[in-house]
Amino acid sequence: MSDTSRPRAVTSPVPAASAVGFGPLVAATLPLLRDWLPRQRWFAGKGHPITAITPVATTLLPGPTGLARGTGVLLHLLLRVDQHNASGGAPLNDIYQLLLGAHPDGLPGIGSDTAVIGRITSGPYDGLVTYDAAYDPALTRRLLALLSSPQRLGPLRFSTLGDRPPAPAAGRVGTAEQSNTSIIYDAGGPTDAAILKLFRRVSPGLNPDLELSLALGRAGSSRIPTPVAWFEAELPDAPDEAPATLGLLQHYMRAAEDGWELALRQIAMLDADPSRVGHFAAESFLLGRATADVHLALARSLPVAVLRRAEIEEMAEAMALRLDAAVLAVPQLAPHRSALRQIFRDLSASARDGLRLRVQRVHGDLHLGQALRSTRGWVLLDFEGEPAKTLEERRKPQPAVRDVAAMLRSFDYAAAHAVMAEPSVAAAWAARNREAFCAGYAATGAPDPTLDPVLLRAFETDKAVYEVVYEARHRPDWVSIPLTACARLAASVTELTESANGSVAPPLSHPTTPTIPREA
Ligand SMILES: Nc1ncnc2c1ncn2[C@@H]1O[C@H](COP(=O)(O)OP(=O)(O)O)[C@@H](O)[C@H]1O
Ligand SMILES: O=P(O)(O)O[C@H]1O[C@H](CO)[C@@H](O[C@H]2O[C@H](CO)[C@@H](O)[C@H](O)[C@H]2O)[C@H](O)[C@H]1O
Repeated sequence: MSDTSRPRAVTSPVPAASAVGFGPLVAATLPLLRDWLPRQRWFAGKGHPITAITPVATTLLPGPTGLARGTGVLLHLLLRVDQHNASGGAPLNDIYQLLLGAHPDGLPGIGSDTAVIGRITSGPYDGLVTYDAAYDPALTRRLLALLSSPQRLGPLRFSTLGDRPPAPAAGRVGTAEQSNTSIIYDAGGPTDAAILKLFRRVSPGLNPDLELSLALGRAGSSRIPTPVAWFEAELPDAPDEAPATLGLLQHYMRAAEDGWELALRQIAMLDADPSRVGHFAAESFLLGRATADVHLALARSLPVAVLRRAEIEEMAEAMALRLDAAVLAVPQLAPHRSALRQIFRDLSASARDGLRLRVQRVHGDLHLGQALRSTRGWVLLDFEGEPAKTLEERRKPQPAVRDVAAMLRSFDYAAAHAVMAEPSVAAAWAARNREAFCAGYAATGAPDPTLDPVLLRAFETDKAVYEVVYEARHRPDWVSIPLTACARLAASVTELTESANGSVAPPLSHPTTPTIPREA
């Protein structure tokens, strides 16, 4: 069927793109974005009034751009969003990535209300509906096509790895709760299936998710999904800086399940059968081993250093400052402030007693949802680090124990999130899995994280404090989970400090090694 014989979906006359260009389309969309952006999970500036939205780069992604033919337009936008800082700090001016779709009929066949930005009501594009084109399979197919060979398109630069370009496919947005947006292309065979993570808040410089995936790929690690391609842009405001990473295409592990879902399923069975309390421990042991494998590969591939007394004291002080900022943001934390500060002082005291810390590149935001159990074992995802931190902070070498502590928090989260008839069974489940994870970690020859409980507890506290703020901002119903953890950590202070004053702090008890299943 020729284009002219297609049934026309157009109800209002729309101009030929060549006649007016897409500037007016973008300009007419900007006011609609003021309401729409703060409703997106990935928008980092929630709660701060938007003062301006300015396009910093607009690129038409090639394809059958035919508004009049009902095929839709796909624009790649980088938008600078200026915001008044409602907390009194410096104004915010972040850059966000948006795939802007426009269609006379809205978003046909896509069941996502949040994707619709709004209808334009004046000017040359009057009547068009604009939307987040990540949700439009026909349009995201164009982005995948661009990722199949190295090329440039305006400010966008596409790079590929390996010799097998992704097969053409329509995309769908993943359903996982996430800080960015992932588009899954899995209509073809399992080896072709790919997932494209579109980074939403972008800044100049290599995103650690891309950087570490490439480093681990080069190191031959099987602990990550194979990277396939990526794209980036030189930001016009920062011509001298490294390009901003915009998206990473990886092999999609279709049959894999994430650790959070697996853990919740296990916990759900405990009510009926509390004797299953140790059933997940073998998996946690393997997950500990996978985490250590990643750490060992990163330490071989990227720079490492050793922190001495002054630097460790500085690190402990930074933790205390983050705690103070968190207390201001979430006053329920205030009753625990002084005990939690003691935890960081204990770390400084260890530094004065001669503690030395090896630092290296780490995951930076490890939790059960970032681990996939595939037929070939556990793989880790999302090496982006904590979304609220600057790229520079996230790319700094850190003690590997930071990831261990974060995963220990995740076992606690899973246990606390599950509604259990008998909370002590959930607590026992968390304890068993935390211990098994550490045992698996140490079984690789990597340093046993339980041997320095002062260090581990400081990192766990730092993470729990971060989580209090994260939950208060994003999921207020969940804030009691990290708050309870902070209360527990605070309560442990006297006990551990007294014991440490006696001689050495008590190590966590080691599990009896669980039966280890085959990973692949
Ligand atoms: N390679 C992959 N294979 C299968 N599922 C994946 C893959 N990468 C990501 N996912 C799924 O997408 C979710 C979000 O990915 P993630 O990288 O954590 O995004 P974000 O940084 O936006 O939170 C993951 O929790 C996982 O369920
Ligand atoms: O996955 P992201 O990189 O976006 O990380 C952020 O969101 C996480 C939640 O999705 C959040 O993790 C917290 O909740 C998890 C359960 O949903 C839990 O397993 C983690 O232990 C807990 O920290 C993460 O902190 C945040 O940065």
